[in-house]
Amino acid sequence: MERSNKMEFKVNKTLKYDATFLKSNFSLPEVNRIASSISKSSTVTGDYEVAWALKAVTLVDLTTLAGDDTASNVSRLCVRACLPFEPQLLEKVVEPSLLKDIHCAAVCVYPARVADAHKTLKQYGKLKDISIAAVATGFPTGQYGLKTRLEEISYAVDAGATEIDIVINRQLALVGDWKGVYDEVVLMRQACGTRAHLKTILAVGELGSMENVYKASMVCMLAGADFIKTSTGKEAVNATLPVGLVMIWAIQEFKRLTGQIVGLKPAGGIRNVRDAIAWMTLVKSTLGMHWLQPELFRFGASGLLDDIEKVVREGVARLKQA
Ligand SMILES: O=C[C@H](O)COP(=O)(O)O
Repeated sequence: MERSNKMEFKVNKTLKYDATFLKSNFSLPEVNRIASSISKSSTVTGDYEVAWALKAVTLVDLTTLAGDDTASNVSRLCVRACLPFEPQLLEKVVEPSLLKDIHCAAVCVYPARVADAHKTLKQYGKLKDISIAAVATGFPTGQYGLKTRLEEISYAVDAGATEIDIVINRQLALVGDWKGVYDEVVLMRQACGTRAHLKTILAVGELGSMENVYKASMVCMLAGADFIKTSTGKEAVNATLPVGLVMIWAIQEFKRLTGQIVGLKPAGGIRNVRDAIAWMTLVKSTLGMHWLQPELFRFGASGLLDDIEKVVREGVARLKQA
C-alpha cells in the first residue's frame, strides 16, 4: 500500500516501565490559575487572527467519526483537507509560494473508511502531504477484547493509515493498574510497527483526576507513543486547557528524563478560532513556538475548519475594503 512519506518515518521507542515517572508535583489551583491566565492573554483580532487561523489549518486532523460515514463524505472531507480555500481567496494574504502549504495535516476516520480516504488522497496526489489517521482499539470506549483491538490496528495500517489513534484502557487506569495500561499500549506500539505513528487517546474526561491524566500521559510515553491526545470527542468532557497544561508538563518532564520527544493532540469540542488560538498560545508559552508544527502538535476536530473559513473570509473581505 502506497503511503505518505511527508514525515520522516521515525517512531518513538518503547522504554522500560518505571513507576517513578508517574509521580507528579502540581496542585489543581495552580493548574487552573495558569491555564486561565494563558486563556485571557490569547485574544487576537484583525490580521493577526487571520494569520493564526491559517496556521491552525495546517495543524488540523480533519475528522469524521460518525456511524453514517460513507465513501462519499470521507472523499469530500479529504478534498476539503487538501484545499480548504480556493487559492484566489488567499492571494492577498498569503505569499504565492506558500499557498500550496495551506492544507490540513491529516484526515481522521474509522478503520473501515481508511481505504476511501487513501483512494481520494491518492487521486489528488496528496498522500505525501496529508496523513491518514485511523482511530482504533475499540474507539471510543475501548471496551473490547485485546485481540480484536490489536487486529484493528493492523487492518487500518494495511488499508493505508499512517497514524493510529488508539484509546487507552480506562478500566485499568481507574483501578490504578498503570503497568496493565502500559503493557497494552506496548502491544499497540508493536502493532503499528514502523509503518504508523502511534497517538494515544487518554479520554481525560473519564480519568477522574489530573493526577491520573499525568500518569496516563507518562505511561503512554513510556510505551512509545508519538503523540498523546486528550479525548475521543465522545466523552462528556473533552479537551480543556488545564488538562492540556498537565499533559504538556508530562511531555516536558518526559523529554527531560529520556530525551524522547512526544507530540500533543487536543481533540473534542474545539470548534472555533478563539479556542484554537488559546491552545496555540498555551503551547507557544510552554513548549515553544517550534512545537506548533504538524509533527508535534495537532487539533483533532470535526467542526473547527468551518469557523476558520469564516474568520479567513471575513478577514480577506476587510482587506479588500481597506
Ligand atoms: O479526534 C477527534 C474528535 O473526535 C473530534 O471531536 P469534535 O467532533 O468534537 O471536533
